[in-house]
Amino acid sequence: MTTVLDGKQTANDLMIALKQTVDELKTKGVTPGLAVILVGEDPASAIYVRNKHRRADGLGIRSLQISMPKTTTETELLNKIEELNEDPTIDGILVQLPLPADIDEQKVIEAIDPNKDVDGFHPMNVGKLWTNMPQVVASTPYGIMTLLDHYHIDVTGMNAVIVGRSNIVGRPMAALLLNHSATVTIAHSKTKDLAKVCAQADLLVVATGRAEMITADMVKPGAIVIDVGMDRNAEGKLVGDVNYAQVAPIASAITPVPGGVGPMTIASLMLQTVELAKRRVHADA
Ligand SMILES: Nc1nc(=O)c2c([nH]1)NC[C@@H]1CN(c3ccc(C(=O)N[C@@H](CCC(=O)O)C(=O)O)cc3)C=[N+]21
Repeated sequence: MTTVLDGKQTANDLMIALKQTVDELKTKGVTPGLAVILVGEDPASAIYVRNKHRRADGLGIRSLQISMPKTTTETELLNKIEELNEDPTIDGILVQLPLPADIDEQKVIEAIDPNKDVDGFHPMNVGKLWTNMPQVVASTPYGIMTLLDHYHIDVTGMNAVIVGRSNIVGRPMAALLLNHSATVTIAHSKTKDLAKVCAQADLLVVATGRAEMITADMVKPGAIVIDVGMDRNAEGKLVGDVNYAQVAPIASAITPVPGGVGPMTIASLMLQTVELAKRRVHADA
């Protein structure tokens, strides 16, 4: 029998507990504050940002949505970040990616105070993760680890294969799995004989953005399969990077799309915003 790793339900469970933490913080005079900056009007980004605000509202986290026009200059964006860096009521700052092409993403990421970098994209937080002293960790990989933990899946000694080497998913996922004592391979678009590499995996994490590219022949029977994809197939339906119909029957556990990794990403963002806000209590004590 295949276990469906239900990210939606798991996220809901985690948020019930987190609501209590937020309530307690409030009695100590701290309301966690999250600022989400959206530049331009990418429709997919707008949906994600709306989901984040809905979650924050449900928890009693103060969420500031800052929508800037697509004509925003790099300097204007950097000034906004500086303002939020200095705002003591803001614990977490997230700049929704991708940014318009004429804005230097790396420069923007590095402008965020690393102590407010709730995405964990700042080089300081990346370095801390890779030295196994994590502070804030990219939400998607963090959410995946939390989901595995929720289902009592211990990755120690597992052969983990990640397909995709992005800064926001593949690389931080590799670091987290390594920190948890998995044997880690990062495969990508230039990997030779990808099917063979994937078929070695006890744990397969796929983040390529290529609809349904992982087929049954690429998966070892009994493997755990994590699908980070949010793609549209030929019929315009939301699908993952994994061909679910083919792969689910042979996997021991698999995440659905939607309802798998996506809700866990948002839950992680909320968890880490609250963690950052806790430091304000200690600072004031
Ligand atoms: N600075 C930054 N931080 C991010 O964390 C970030 C980002 N930029 N850019 C884009 C990606 C993507 N992302 C998702 C979040 C939630 C869902 C999500 O909630 N998905 C739901 C449903 C979505 C739907 O129905 O369309 C699900 O999978 O069940 C998906 C994707 C965060 N990202």
